Amino acid sequence: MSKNILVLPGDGIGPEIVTEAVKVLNTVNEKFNLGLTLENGLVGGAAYDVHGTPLPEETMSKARAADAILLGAVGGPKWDALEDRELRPEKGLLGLRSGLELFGNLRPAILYPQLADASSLKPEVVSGLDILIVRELTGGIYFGKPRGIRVLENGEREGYNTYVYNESEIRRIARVAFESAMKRNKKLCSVDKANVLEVTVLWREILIEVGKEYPEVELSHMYVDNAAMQLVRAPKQFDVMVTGNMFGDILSDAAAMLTGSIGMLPSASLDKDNKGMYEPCHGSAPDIAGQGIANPLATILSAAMMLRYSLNEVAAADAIEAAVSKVLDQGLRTGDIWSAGMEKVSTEQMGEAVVAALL
Ligand SMILES: NC(=O)c1ccc[n+]([C@@H]2O[C@H](COP(=O)([O-])OP(=O)(O)OC[C@H]3O[C@@H](n4cnc5c(N)ncnc54)[C@H](O)[C@@H]3O)[C@@H](O)[C@H]2O)c1
Ligand SMILES: CC(C)[C@H](C(=O)O)[C@@H](O)C(=O)O
Ligand SMILES: [Mg+2]
Repeated sequence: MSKNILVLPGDGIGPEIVTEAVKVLNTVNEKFNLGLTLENGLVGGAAYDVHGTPLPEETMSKARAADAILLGAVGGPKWDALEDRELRPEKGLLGLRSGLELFGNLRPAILYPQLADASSLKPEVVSGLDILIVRELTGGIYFGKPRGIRVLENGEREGYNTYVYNESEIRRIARVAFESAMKRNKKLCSVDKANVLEVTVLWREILIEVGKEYPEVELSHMYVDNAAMQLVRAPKQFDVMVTGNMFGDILSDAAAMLTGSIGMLPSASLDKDNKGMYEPCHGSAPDIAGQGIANPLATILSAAMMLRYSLNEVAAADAIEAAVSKVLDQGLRTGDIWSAGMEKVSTEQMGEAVVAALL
């Protein structure tokens, strides 16, 4: 049966890295006879430029109909000055996440042993690192209402957002985290700010409650400030971490550097039935866009996650991950993961090397 993939390259380096991931997908499609059909769509600034909105209805309906979505990145200085905040590229991405109820965001931070030199930390602190950050993606302060910028009686402006989670939102992401922990090392650290924020007092209570259904999983709790510090001090103490939308955004970028580069961190954003959108954790990198030097591996590894989680094509996913490891063995490095003695390659050369490693 044919499976339909919606490809949304987006902005900045998005089209460059997605081009390489699509080559990889086409290669496994043929090699493993997967029956994938790829279709392109517009999101973010690219969609705004054509349709005047970052999330056209056409994209939303294609996304609803697709079996899975592969996205590059959105945003960039060209659209940062848009006065109507609802029209900014990032709103297109947030609209996809909330419209499709992709509440479960998996961000695995894995250090490939070949990249030990590229990590920000000493080899003995990071070698063998394999953490999964489970981030709640459709709630919290990103979506809480009321929000906005208002003018006070004294004429001063005030910006405000609302950090809110209800029990069912916490319970469903807690289940994703416990289920992930069950498949791994049965160790889960929930990150909150329960010493200050009531919303996370409730978060902690619900985590403990759901934890009773998973007695084999060792549940711990950590305040987010300490978690940020512990991630860069001794990251291997963690296995699965679960946290809310904003803390997860920040902690996953920090975890990315432990793996050598944000260009190495893939992600899956899943709904309750494991239908999902797959994208690198990084952004559109305007500072290097158009130069052909971005690292496409996070996007290629996101495509592998797509095959694993939404399409149930485990052999093809394994093959992509093995091919990535092989090109790193060959000493090929984009600039962000380059170290002395390695061969510096372009985005396209990296993508083609992964394709060659698959053949
Ligand atoms: N999922 C997304 O679409 C997403 C994620 C984060 C940021 N953004 C948007 O992207 C724009 C730029 O944001 P930013 O600069 O804060 O974050 P960014 O992740 O785009 O870039 C941060 C730094 O990492 C580097 N980098 C990122 N990806 C890389 C890759 N694949 N290879 C090599 N280097 C890479 C960039 O060159 C830059 O120096 C903003 O408009 C932001 O809103 C989008
Ligand atoms: C672009 C932005 C809305 C997004 C987020 O904050 O979730 C990004 O930083 C990410 O990590 O996917
Ligand atoms: Mg982010």
